[in-house]
Amino acid sequence: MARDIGIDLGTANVLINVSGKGIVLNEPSVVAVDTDKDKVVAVGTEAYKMVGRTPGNIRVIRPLKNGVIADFDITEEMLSYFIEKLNVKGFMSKPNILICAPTGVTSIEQKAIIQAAEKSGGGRVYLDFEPKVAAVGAGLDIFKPQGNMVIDIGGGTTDIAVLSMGEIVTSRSLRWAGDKMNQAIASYIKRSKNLLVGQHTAEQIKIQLGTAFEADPTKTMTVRGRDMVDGLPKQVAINELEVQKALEDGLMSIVAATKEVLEQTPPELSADIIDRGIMLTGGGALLKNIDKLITYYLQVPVLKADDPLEAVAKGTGVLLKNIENHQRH
Ligand SMILES: Nc1ncnc2c1ncn2[C@@H]1O[C@H](COP(=O)(O)OP(=O)(O)OP(=O)(O)O)[C@@H](O)[C@H]1O
Repeated sequence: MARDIGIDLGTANVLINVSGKGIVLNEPSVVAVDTDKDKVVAVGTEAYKMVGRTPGNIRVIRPLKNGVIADFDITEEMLSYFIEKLNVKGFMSKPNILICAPTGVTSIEQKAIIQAAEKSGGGRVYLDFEPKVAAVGAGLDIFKPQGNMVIDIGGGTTDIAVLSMGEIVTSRSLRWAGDKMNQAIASYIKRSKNLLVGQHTAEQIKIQLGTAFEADPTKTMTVRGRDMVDGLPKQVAINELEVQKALEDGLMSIVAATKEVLEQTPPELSADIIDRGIMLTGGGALLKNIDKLITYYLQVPVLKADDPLEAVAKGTGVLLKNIENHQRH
């Protein structure tokens, strides 16, 4: 049986979906480089474990940042490494590959990504963008003449789009998403508690205690970091309301951008969106009460996808079934 491959090349995570097998790879988009030897020493999960813990000659790089490719050569090496892990060359026939890239990728980068996949043993290589693929993965039938709205909150970008008949009708892309949430939490703790915390710690706080709406100040957790005054390790408590405050400005920018997209949407499609609601995908959809926040300000029903982190990878699986109808890039 011919196997096709769908790749979610995200700024935070890379997921690979093989037809007939499902999601076979899910690793952080991180690469560790030995700067003395100019050599990649670890990719994905292995490299992620090194974040904030490396000696001077090892640099841990996120080659995709803010929804764009920050370091193209390293992105190419990472992509090739993951595809080679699948042993595509051992497949019976060359697989079709559908790569889903962040919205900010330039056309030159698109070509280079496609070439990297072809070099790693792919047959026909196609490229598509979030949030269309995320909408499909969340179970929306975007190919009918009806309005569907999706907000995909990833690591680097929040993509907001209204889709109909398989195409994006109106959209906005914001460079405020999961990474910026972590930064907002770290700077709040620095400002209010004189404590420096790393990005991993900030992400843990977001996942365990993060909320977008209706925070409960009695819910707390202990945070460890380095005291800014005496430089010593210290621990402090933080509560849910404080995390909500840290995230407030950024979350309101998502609400405002969503409102703008709705304002630009043709009225027939707006009517569909009121009936069908807005679908949230991407890891940011897991933030507690983010659906309630958007409903509160925009008065539109909001749904969270079942597995928001897997929506794009699942969507590639659906689109690959009809890949021949896809435009070849
Ligand atoms: N429970 C959670 N609550 C809030 N955020 C979460 C949770 N779990 C994961 N995330 C965040 O989701 C983000 C990753 O989401 P996802 O894998 O969809 O992004 P991506 O597709 O790699 O990025 P992009 O769409 O920008 O290319 C990370 O910032 C991560 O911290």
